[in-house]
Amino acid sequence: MTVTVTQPAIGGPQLPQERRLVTEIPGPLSRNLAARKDGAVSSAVGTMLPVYVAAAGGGVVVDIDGNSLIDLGSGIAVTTVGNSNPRVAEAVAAQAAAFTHTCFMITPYDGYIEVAEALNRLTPGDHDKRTALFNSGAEAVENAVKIARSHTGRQAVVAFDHGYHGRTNLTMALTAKSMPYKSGFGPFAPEVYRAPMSYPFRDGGADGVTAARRAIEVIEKQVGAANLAAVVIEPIQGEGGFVVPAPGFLPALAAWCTANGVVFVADEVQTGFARTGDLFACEDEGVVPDLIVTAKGIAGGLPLAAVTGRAEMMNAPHAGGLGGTYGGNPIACAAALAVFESIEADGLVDRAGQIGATLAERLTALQAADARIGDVRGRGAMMAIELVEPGTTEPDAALTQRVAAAAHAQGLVVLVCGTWGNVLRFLPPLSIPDHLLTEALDVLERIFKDS
Ligand SMILES: Cc1ncc(COP(=O)(O)O)c(CNCCCC(=O)O)c1O
Repeated sequence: MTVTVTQPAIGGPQLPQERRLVTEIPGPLSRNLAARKDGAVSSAVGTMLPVYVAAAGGGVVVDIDGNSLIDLGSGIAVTTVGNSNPRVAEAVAAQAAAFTHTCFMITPYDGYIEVAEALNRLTPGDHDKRTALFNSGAEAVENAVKIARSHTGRQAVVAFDHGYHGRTNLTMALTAKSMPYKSGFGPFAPEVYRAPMSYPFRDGGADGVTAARRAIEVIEKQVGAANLAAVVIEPIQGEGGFVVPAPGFLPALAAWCTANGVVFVADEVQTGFARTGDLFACEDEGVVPDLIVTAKGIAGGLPLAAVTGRAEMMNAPHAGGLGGTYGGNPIACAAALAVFESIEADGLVDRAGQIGATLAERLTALQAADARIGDVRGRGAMMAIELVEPGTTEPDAALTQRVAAAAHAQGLVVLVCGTWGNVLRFLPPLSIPDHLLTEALDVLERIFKDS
């Protein structure tokens, strides 16, 4: 069946910034492509909302049926500076016209070095740093663990309840939730242990230092500091449910790591690059990680990831011990440099704070009117609501799915997460205009009223 797909429009902020529904969602052309997907793509690769995209930019995603949806997902916190951001699009086109790949390990190029210098400058801490570039968050987390093991000579790694770090073998071991990420894919990498997370909505509201003491107790008794290479933690947990640890938790954990020669690895794949209202989420409490893992928002949609950290740690592996064919691809590096420029020039850290204030105000008002919203949490343009049986902490995943489905049908691209699948998360691009954010929240309000 030949499907006539409308020519891709030109994306970016000049797209009409409107919610426009001209067919049901998904429309007929998308449904045809979904049928083709079934005959061509592994069924294991899911699609949350099978609308096939023609263009995107500002705060919208336009599908091939001509519908314009409000983007509250940013492709899972990736197009933070806006889809087809003009600076990024121009840099990518220019680099692609020069050379697309030579492999930095073979014949290097300045873009990789410029990105590394920028990350060394921009990430928390004024110590001497080095950077290594990779292609995905999981690959970067894997390499952060390699670096920590090389530096310490130890093997054990600790991750946290509700943590998410990727879909490779080691990162599956670090990830907490079994389905869909781990089930049936074992055995997993050894020497990975799990500690309790500070989850104020579910742990009785323990203060951060108390929660850290509880985690450290588990680590000391079940692993032993002398055996521990690294602690890997998301400053705000993403896939696990936008869990914001109680103030004091991260600083106490980081201090314990320093006191015990354990490498503190901040996984900022989802929180990095202005997403939370700071350039990096660690800054909120002045935490300076030994290693910081970044990806997603780093390159405006181009696949790029990085480990940045203390020079003595990053230089610990033997020469040739880190690498890979595509790591630091020149086009992705050009995109990243354009992203860093956009964040600075377009004041996107402050913009994330403004978006966060709007989300917090509206979601808190929604919670006051609906007891099924158990918690409102997050920071900046990384906010979420956790849905529960009224007056309890009993997760309500079914309600979450109903609300998400209704939102999709009404032209909102909104994502679900959480260990129990009961967290609705908001990750709009920082390029979203205020009127679209407001309209999206108005639609959500009506959905809760009708659900
Ligand atoms: C904190 C944190 N660390 C690591 C990763 C992994 O990053 P990759 O680029 O997806 O490998 C993520 C990716 N999160 C979205 C995964 C979506 C899915 O696969 O279903 C993350 O959020």
